[in-house]
Amino acid sequence: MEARIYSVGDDDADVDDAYYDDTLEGAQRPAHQKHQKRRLPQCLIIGVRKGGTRALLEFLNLHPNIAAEKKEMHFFDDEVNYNRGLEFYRKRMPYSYEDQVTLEKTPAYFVEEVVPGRVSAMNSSIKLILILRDPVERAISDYMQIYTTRHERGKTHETFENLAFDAMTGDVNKSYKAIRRSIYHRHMERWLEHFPLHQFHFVSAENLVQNPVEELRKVEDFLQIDHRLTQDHFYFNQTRGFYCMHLQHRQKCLAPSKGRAHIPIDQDVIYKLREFFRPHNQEMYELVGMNFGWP
Ligand SMILES: Nc1ncnc2c1ncn2[C@@H]1O[C@H](COP(=O)(O)OS(=O)(=O)O)[C@@H](OP(=O)(O)O)[C@H]1O
Repeated sequence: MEARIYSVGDDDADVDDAYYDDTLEGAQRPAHQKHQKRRLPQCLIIGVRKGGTRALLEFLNLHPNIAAEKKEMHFFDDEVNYNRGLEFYRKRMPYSYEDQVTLEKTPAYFVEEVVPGRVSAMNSSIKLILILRDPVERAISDYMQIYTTRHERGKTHETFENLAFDAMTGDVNKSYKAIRRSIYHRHMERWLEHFPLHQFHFVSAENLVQNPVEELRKVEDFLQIDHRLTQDHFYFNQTRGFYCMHLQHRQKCLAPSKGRAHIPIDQDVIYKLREFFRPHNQEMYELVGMNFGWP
Protein backbone atom coordinates (compact mmCIF):
# COMPACT_ATOMS: atom_id res chain seq x y z
CA MET A 1 0.00 0.00 0.00
CA GLU A 2 1.27 3.44 -0.92
CA ALA A 3 1.66 6.11 1.74
CA ARG A 4 -0.54 9.15 1.16
CA ILE A 5 1.56 12.07 2.16
CA TYR A 6 2.07 13.92 -1.08
CA SER A 7 -0.77 12.82 -3.32
CA VAL A 8 -4.31 13.97 -3.69
CA GLY A 9 -5.57 10.38 -3.57
CA ASP A 10 -8.99 9.09 -4.56
CA ASP A 11 -12.34 10.76 -5.02
CA ASP A 12 -12.87 10.92 -1.32
CA ALA A 13 -9.43 12.33 -0.73
CA ASP A 14 -8.87 13.66 2.73
CA VAL A 15 -5.75 15.27 1.37
CA ASP A 16 -5.96 19.02 1.09
CA ASP A 17 -5.93 19.69 -2.63
CA ALA A 18 -4.88 23.28 -2.09
CA TYR A 19 -1.39 22.50 -0.94
CA TYR A 20 1.07 24.71 -2.79
CA ASP A 21 4.73 23.85 -2.90
CA ASP A 22 5.42 27.42 -2.04
CA THR A 23 8.49 28.67 -0.24
CA LEU A 24 7.79 29.53 3.34
CA GLU A 25 7.58 33.27 3.56
CA GLY A 26 7.11 35.97 6.12
CA ALA A 27 7.79 34.58 9.52
CA GLN A 28 10.00 31.70 8.44
CA ARG A 29 13.72 32.07 8.86
CA PRO A 30 16.43 30.31 6.77
CA ALA A 31 16.78 26.61 7.56
CA HIS A 32 20.57 26.58 7.70
CA GLN A 33 20.80 28.95 10.67
CA LYS A 34 22.13 27.58 13.91
CA HIS A 35 19.78 26.32 16.62
CA GLN A 36 17.17 25.21 14.16
CA LYS A 37 16.03 21.64 14.12
CA ARG A 38 13.08 19.57 13.11
CA ARG A 39 10.76 18.89 16.02
CA LEU A 40 7.64 16.83 16.51
CA PRO A 41 4.54 19.05 16.47
CA GLN A 42 3.56 20.67 19.74
CA CYS A 43 0.19 21.54 18.24
CA LEU A 44 -2.09 19.87 15.71
CA ILE A 45 -4.99 21.26 13.73
CA ILE A 46 -7.08 18.07 13.79
CA GLY A 47 -10.03 19.25 11.67
CA VAL A 48 -12.64 19.62 10.57
CA ARG A 49 -12.38 18.81 6.91
CA LYS A 50 -13.74 21.77 4.88
CA GLY A 51 -13.75 23.87 8.02
CA GLY A 52 -11.10 26.35 6.89
CA THR A 53 -8.11 24.37 8.14
CA ARG A 54 -5.88 25.58 5.30
CA ALA A 55 -6.71 29.23 5.93
CA LEU A 56 -6.05 28.77 9.63
CA LEU A 57 -2.70 27.08 9.06
CA GLU A 58 -1.52 29.61 6.48
CA PHE A 59 -2.60 32.56 8.61
CA LEU A 60 -0.91 31.17 11.72
CA ASN A 61 2.24 30.54 9.74
CA LEU A 62 2.65 34.31 9.40
CA HIS A 63 3.46 34.39 13.11
CA PRO A 64 7.18 34.42 13.92
CA ASN A 65 6.71 31.89 16.72
CA ILE A 66 5.01 29.32 14.53
CA ALA A 67 6.63 26.83 12.17
CA ALA A 68 3.85 25.16 10.21
CA GLU A 69 4.21 22.11 8.00
CA LYS A 70 2.28 22.92 4.85
CA LYS A 71 1.67 19.36 3.64
CA GLU A 72 -0.95 17.24 5.32
CA MET A 73 1.11 14.47 6.83
CA HIS A 74 -1.61 11.86 7.43
CA PHE A 75 0.75 10.37 9.96
CA PHE A 76 -1.67 9.18 12.63
CA ASP A 77 -4.48 8.01 10.35
CA ASP A 78 -2.45 6.19 7.71
CA GLU A 79 -1.13 2.73 8.68
CA VAL A 80 1.86 2.87 6.36
CA ASN A 81 2.95 6.26 7.62
CA TYR A 82 2.28 5.46 11.25
CA ASN A 83 4.27 2.25 11.10
CA ARG A 84 7.26 4.20 9.83
CA GLY A 85 7.54 5.65 13.32
CA LEU A 86 7.96 9.02 14.98
CA GLU A 87 11.40 9.68 13.51
CA PHE A 88 9.90 9.50 10.04
CA TYR A 89 7.27 12.03 11.15
CA ARG A 90 9.74 14.34 12.89
CA LYS A 91 11.98 14.46 9.81
CA ARG A 92 9.04 15.76 7.80
CA MET A 93 8.44 18.70 10.08
CA PRO A 94 9.84 22.13 9.17
CA TYR A 95 13.02 23.45 10.79
CA SER A 96 12.16 25.49 13.83
CA TYR A 97 13.74 27.52 16.61
CA GLU A 98 13.18 26.62 20.21
CA ASP A 99 10.78 29.53 20.62
CA GLN A 100 8.59 28.33 17.75
CA VAL A 101 5.58 26.07 17.96
CA THR A 102 5.70 23.32 15.33
CA LEU A 103 2.26 22.92 13.82
CA GLU A 104 0.76 20.29 11.51
CA LYS A 105 -2.74 19.98 10.11
CA THR A 106 -4.53 16.92 8.82
CA PRO A 107 -8.33 17.24 8.98
CA ALA A 108 -8.79 13.46 8.79
CA TYR A 109 -7.37 13.22 12.32
CA PHE A 110 -10.63 14.40 13.87
CA VAL A 111 -12.78 11.59 12.48
CA GLU A 112 -10.47 8.58 12.29
CA GLU A 113 -10.93 6.36 15.32
CA VAL A 114 -7.32 5.31 15.85
CA VAL A 115 -5.95 8.83 15.90
CA PRO A 116 -6.60 10.20 19.43
CA GLY A 117 -4.84 7.25 21.14
CA ARG A 118 -1.88 7.52 18.80
CA VAL A 119 -1.52 11.26 19.29
CA SER A 120 -1.68 10.78 23.05
CA ALA A 121 1.01 8.09 22.85
CA MET A 122 3.28 10.64 21.13
CA ASN A 123 2.54 13.55 23.45
CA SER A 124 -0.25 13.49 26.00
CA SER A 125 0.08 17.26 26.64
CA ILE A 126 -0.05 18.33 22.97
CA LYS A 127 -2.29 21.28 22.07
CA LEU A 128 -5.17 20.53 19.75
CA ILE A 129 -7.00 22.99 17.54
CA LEU A 130 -10.35 22.21 16.00
CA ILE A 131 -11.98 24.63 13.58
CA LEU A 132 -15.72 24.00 13.37
CA ARG A 133 -18.13 25.10 10.66
CA ASP A 134 -21.92 24.97 10.42
CA PRO A 135 -22.33 21.20 9.84
CA VAL A 136 -24.81 21.65 6.97
CA GLU A 137 -22.49 24.01 5.07
CA ARG A 138 -19.59 21.71 5.88
CA ALA A 139 -21.40 18.65 4.51
CA ILE A 140 -22.25 20.47 1.28
CA SER A 141 -18.66 21.67 0.96
CA ASP A 142 -17.46 18.09 1.50
CA TYR A 143 -19.84 16.93 -1.25
CA MET A 144 -18.56 19.73 -3.53
CA GLN A 145 -14.97 18.58 -3.12
CA ILE A 146 -15.77 15.06 -4.28
CA TYR A 147 -18.21 16.24 -6.93
CA THR A 148 -15.62 18.62 -8.40
CA THR A 149 -12.90 15.96 -8.46
CA ARG A 150 -15.19 13.51 -10.25
CA HIS A 151 -16.43 16.19 -12.63
CA GLU A 152 -12.86 17.11 -13.55
CA ARG A 153 -12.14 13.44 -14.29
CA GLY A 154 -15.19 13.25 -16.55
CA LYS A 155 -17.07 10.98 -14.15
CA THR A 156 -20.70 11.27 -13.18
CA HIS A 157 -21.78 11.75 -9.58
CA GLU A 158 -24.88 11.23 -7.48
CA THR A 159 -26.80 14.33 -6.46
CA PHE A 160 -26.27 15.60 -2.92
CA GLU A 161 -29.90 14.83 -2.13
CA ASN A 162 -29.57 11.19 -3.22
CA LEU A 163 -26.52 10.71 -1.05
CA ALA A 164 -27.74 12.63 1.98
CA PHE A 165 -31.13 10.92 2.30
CA ASP A 166 -32.21 7.28 2.41
CA ALA A 167 -34.20 6.58 -0.77
CA MET A 168 -36.64 4.26 1.06
CA THR A 169 -37.34 6.17 4.27
CA GLY A 170 -36.39 9.73 3.33
CA ASP A 171 -34.36 9.93 6.56
CA VAL A 172 -30.97 11.57 6.68
CA ASN A 173 -28.36 9.02 5.66
CA LYS A 174 -26.01 8.91 8.64
CA SER A 175 -23.65 6.54 6.90
CA TYR A 176 -22.90 9.06 4.14
CA LYS A 177 -19.44 10.31 5.01
CA ALA A 178 -20.24 13.99 4.45
CA ILE A 179 -23.05 13.67 7.01
CA ARG A 180 -21.13 11.46 9.44
CA ARG A 181 -18.18 13.82 9.56
CA SER A 182 -20.53 16.66 10.52
CA ILE A 183 -21.89 14.87 13.62
CA TYR A 184 -19.18 16.53 15.62
CA HIS A 185 -19.96 15.32 19.14
CA ARG A 186 -19.48 11.66 18.13
CA HIS A 187 -15.89 12.32 17.14
CA MET A 188 -15.27 14.76 19.98
CA GLU A 189 -16.40 12.21 22.58
CA ARG A 190 -13.64 9.90 21.38
CA TRP A 191 -11.02 12.63 21.65
CA LEU A 192 -12.15 13.47 25.15
CA GLU A 193 -11.43 9.88 26.22
CA HIS A 194 -7.76 10.69 25.61
CA PHE A 195 -7.36 14.43 26.29
CA PRO A 196 -8.83 16.89 28.80
CA LEU A 197 -10.93 19.72 27.38
CA HIS A 198 -8.37 22.40 28.30
CA GLN A 199 -5.96 20.97 25.71
CA PHE A 200 -8.37 21.89 22.91
CA HIS A 201 -9.00 25.22 21.32
CA PHE A 202 -12.07 25.68 19.15
CA VAL A 203 -12.10 28.11 16.25
CA SER A 204 -15.32 29.34 14.71
CA ALA A 205 -15.00 28.82 10.97
CA GLU A 206 -17.55 31.54 10.30
CA ASN A 207 -15.72 34.06 12.46
CA LEU A 208 -12.34 33.19 10.93
CA VAL A 209 -13.83 34.14 7.55
CA GLN A 210 -15.36 37.38 8.90
CA ASN A 211 -12.79 38.48 11.51
CA PRO A 212 -9.55 36.57 11.03
CA VAL A 213 -7.50 38.73 13.40
CA GLU A 214 -10.00 38.29 16.23
CA GLU A 215 -9.97 34.48 15.89
CA LEU A 216 -6.20 34.34 15.47
CA ARG A 217 -5.73 36.38 18.63
CA LYS A 218 -7.55 33.68 20.59
CA VAL A 219 -5.26 31.06 19.06
CA GLU A 220 -2.22 33.13 20.02
CA ASP A 221 -3.49 33.16 23.60
CA PHE A 222 -4.07 29.41 23.53
CA LEU A 223 -0.54 28.81 22.24
CA GLN A 224 0.88 31.34 24.73
CA ILE A 225 2.61 33.34 22.06
CA ASP A 226 2.61 37.13 21.64
CA HIS A 227 -0.12 38.91 19.72
CA ARG A 228 1.71 39.46 16.46
CA LEU A 229 -0.96 38.85 13.83
CA THR A 230 -2.62 42.14 13.00
CA GLN A 231 -4.93 43.61 10.40
CA ASP A 232 -1.81 44.60 8.41
CA HIS A 233 -1.23 40.94 7.56
CA PHE A 234 -4.58 40.65 5.77
CA TYR A 235 -6.74 42.37 3.19
CA PHE A 236 -10.20 41.54 1.95
CA ASN A 237 -10.20 40.34 -1.65
CA GLN A 238 -13.54 41.31 -3.19
CA THR A 239 -13.22 38.90 -6.11
CA ARG A 240 -12.57 35.89 -3.88
CA GLY A 241 -14.89 37.03 -1.13
CA PHE A 242 -12.28 36.09 1.47
CA TYR A 243 -9.37 37.59 3.34
CA CYS A 244 -6.00 37.02 1.71
CA MET A 245 -2.50 37.58 3.08
CA HIS A 246 0.11 40.27 2.70
CA LEU A 247 3.43 38.44 2.49
CA GLN A 248 6.77 40.21 2.52
CA HIS A 249 6.89 41.01 -1.19
CA ARG A 250 3.53 39.99 -2.52
CA GLN A 251 -0.03 39.12 -1.72
CA LYS A 252 -1.39 35.62 -1.48
CA CYS A 253 -4.87 34.13 -1.51
CA LEU A 254 -5.63 30.46 -0.99
CA ALA A 255 -6.04 28.23 -4.05
CA PRO A 256 -9.28 28.56 -6.06
CA SER A 257 -10.43 25.20 -4.65
CA LYS A 258 -10.93 27.07 -1.36
CA GLY A 259 -14.18 28.97 -1.51
CA ARG A 260 -15.84 27.07 -4.35
CA ALA A 261 -19.36 28.03 -5.32
CA HIS A 262 -21.74 25.48 -3.84
CA ILE A 263 -24.42 23.93 -6.03
CA PRO A 264 -27.88 25.27 -5.18
CA ILE A 265 -29.68 23.00 -2.73
CA ASP A 266 -33.43 22.98 -2.27
CA GLN A 267 -34.60 24.87 0.84
CA ASP A 268 -36.59 21.82 2.00
CA VAL A 269 -33.42 19.77 1.96
CA ILE A 270 -31.58 22.41 3.97
CA TYR A 271 -34.48 22.55 6.43
CA LYS A 272 -34.44 18.76 6.93
CA LEU A 273 -30.70 18.77 7.47
CA ARG A 274 -30.92 21.63 9.97
CA GLU A 275 -33.60 19.72 11.90
CA PHE A 276 -31.39 16.63 11.87
CA PHE A 277 -28.25 18.41 13.04
CA ARG A 278 -29.86 20.65 15.69
CA PRO A 279 -29.76 18.10 18.56
CA HIS A 280 -26.30 16.94 17.52
CA ASN A 281 -25.08 20.53 17.52
CA GLN A 282 -26.57 21.04 20.97
CA GLU A 283 -24.68 17.99 22.23
CA MET A 284 -21.47 19.40 20.81
CA TYR A 285 -22.05 22.81 22.41
CA GLU A 286 -22.56 21.13 25.79
CA LEU A 287 -19.56 18.86 25.36
CA VAL A 288 -17.13 21.67 24.63
CA GLY A 289 -18.85 24.46 26.59
CA MET A 290 -19.15 26.72 23.57
CA ASN A 291 -22.16 27.71 21.47
CA PHE A 292 -21.27 28.21 17.81
CA GLY A 293 -24.68 29.64 16.96
CA TRP A 294 -25.30 27.49 13.91
CA PRO A 295 -28.83 27.95 12.53
N1 LIG B 1 -9.43 33.13 3.64
C1 LIG B 1 -10.01 32.09 3.04
N2 LIG B 1 -9.84 31.87 1.71
C2 LIG B 1 -10.46 30.81 1.10
N3 LIG B 1 -11.23 29.91 1.75
C3 LIG B 1 -11.41 30.09 3.07
C4 LIG B 1 -10.82 31.18 3.76
N4 LIG B 1 -11.20 31.10 5.06
C5 LIG B 1 -11.97 30.03 5.17
N5 LIG B 1 -12.11 29.42 3.97
C6 LIG B 1 -12.93 28.22 3.78
O1 LIG B 1 -12.09 27.08 3.80
C7 LIG B 1 -12.88 26.02 3.27
C8 LIG B 1 -12.00 24.85 2.95
O2 LIG B 1 -11.66 24.26 4.19
P1 LIG B 1 -10.34 23.42 4.43
O3 LIG B 1 -9.14 24.22 4.06
O4 LIG B 1 -10.40 22.91 5.81
O5 LIG B 1 -10.54 22.25 3.38
S1 LIG B 1 -9.80 20.82 3.39
O6 LIG B 1 -10.52 19.96 4.31
O7 LIG B 1 -8.41 21.01 3.77
O8 LIG B 1 -9.96 20.35 1.98
C9 LIG B 1 -13.58 26.66 2.08
O9 LIG B 1 -14.82 26.00 1.93
P2 LIG B 1 -15.75 26.17 0.62
O10 LIG B 1 -16.17 27.61 0.59
O11 LIG B 1 -16.91 25.27 0.87
O12 LIG B 1 -14.92 25.77 -0.56
C10 LIG B 1 -13.72 28.13 2.48
O13 LIG B 1 -15.03 28.52 2.76
